[in-house]
Amino acid sequence: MTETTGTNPGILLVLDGWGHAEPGAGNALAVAETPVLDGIRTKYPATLVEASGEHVGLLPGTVGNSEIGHMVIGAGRPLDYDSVLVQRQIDTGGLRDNPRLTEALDALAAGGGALHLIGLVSDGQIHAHVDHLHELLSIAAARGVERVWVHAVTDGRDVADRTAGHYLGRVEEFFATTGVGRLATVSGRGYALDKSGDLELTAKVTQAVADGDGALARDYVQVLAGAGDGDVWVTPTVLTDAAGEPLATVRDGDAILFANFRSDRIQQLADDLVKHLAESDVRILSLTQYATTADIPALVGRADASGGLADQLEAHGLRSVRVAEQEKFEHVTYYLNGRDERRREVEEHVRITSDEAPGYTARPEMNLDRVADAVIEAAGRSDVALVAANLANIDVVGHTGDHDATVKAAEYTDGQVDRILTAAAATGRWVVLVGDHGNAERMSKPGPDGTPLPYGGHTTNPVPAVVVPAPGQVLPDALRDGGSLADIAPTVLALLGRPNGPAMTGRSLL
Ligand SMILES: O=C(O)[C@@H](CO)OP(=O)(O)O
Ligand SMILES: [Mn+2]
Ligand SMILES: [Mn+2]
Repeated sequence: MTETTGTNPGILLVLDGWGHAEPGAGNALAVAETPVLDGIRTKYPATLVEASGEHVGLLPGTVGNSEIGHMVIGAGRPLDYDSVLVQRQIDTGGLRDNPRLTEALDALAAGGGALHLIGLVSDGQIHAHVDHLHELLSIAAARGVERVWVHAVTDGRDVADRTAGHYLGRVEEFFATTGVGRLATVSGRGYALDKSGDLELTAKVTQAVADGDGALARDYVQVLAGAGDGDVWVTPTVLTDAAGEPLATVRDGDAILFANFRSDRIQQLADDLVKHLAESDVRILSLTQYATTADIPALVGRADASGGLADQLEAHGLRSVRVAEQEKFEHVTYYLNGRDERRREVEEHVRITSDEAPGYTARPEMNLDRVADAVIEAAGRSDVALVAANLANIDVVGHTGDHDATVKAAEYTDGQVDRILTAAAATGRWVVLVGDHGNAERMSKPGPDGTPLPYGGHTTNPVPAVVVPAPGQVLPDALRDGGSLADIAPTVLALLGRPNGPAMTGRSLL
């Protein structure tokens, strides 16, 4: 039996991509009619908290993202994110001397094997950074590896769409300056970074990379000329030599290195490639630690994220129910729990899936009604101290770069939040609402030549944080200013009448 104590139980709603900016061009959240979300920000204790850059453990000026956002919300402190740890290893020379890397490269140099680098090619800094590829190329060159193939994944989501040519051009420059490397395949992230479990998409990339099997093109310019659906959906394409034969396939004695630092989207491909190459003699490494089924050795370790909200709830025997759609399910479970795979006894996880094709612009409602249903059901249980849910629409639809669809997503979210707030009041629960990073409050951005382009990526804007009190619950009039996502777990624990975890440096906003 879990207890809910004399203090009120509650609900934590992470509104994905709910950033704050003044009304203006491209601010879909300001345009959307959201009386509930607007109303609670004036009626109840509210503030803005930082969700990007050094405030959460990213490099200064870096946009927030769901992984670090949910990790910091859970951990109650900023955490050095994997991108920062990689950069530190580059800056200190640690990566260059990394024994796993040098050993793999020396074996390639001695045996004539090729290195295959697979990664997202952009500087969006959510999943990868093209400069990390540069460093890996230069290390490979320095260790005498002669054949390095880059299997590029085009972005168009963390950076403006149709900028893949710019980034692939940069990669070609890296080949020239390091003296090593050549593009072998080009695939859109819609295929290579699928995380819906659609293995048919993944298989197209696996076959192109491993077997040189797929659409063919002479060079990336030809690939992009045919990319009618934008950078995300570039058909996995194999580049060919003068005779029209694939430039590269993965052979015995080769090595593969995944260069994305963020794991959640690349791991489906990583697992698929490991399986595909199970009978081959190919060494496989990743830049950071992935949560793959296969055990893939990593070059750079992770920050310790233990001692967060989940550990505190467990220590106090407080039951929580986590709810999210497929897209964000790991974020309210695995990442909120500090990347701890352990399923705690006091936790229940509800994953909302759907057979319908995503079609985010056509169906900006997604399956949020079912998320709300599950939240409301859990809220009605007296053994549940905390319901924690991710409402994904504002971010996921925002990523399409479609302003009008994003307005609809925000308006639909408003209605579902209203349902949840009504249920919270009926069940004596307070509700904390917070964004995990900005997105929909900025839907356009100047392109490389300065003209505004639709932008579906994240932002460095602060995010709203609001506490809607339980009926009769007395709270301060305002929330403390100057906070960050690191203060959310302490706030939740304070509302539950529990102390901070010893590892938390965040402070309650109350
Ligand atoms: O969809 C994703 O993978 C990223 C953007 O690349 O968004 P989020 O961090 O919100 O999951
Ligand atoms: Mn997010
Ligand atoms: Mn996002």
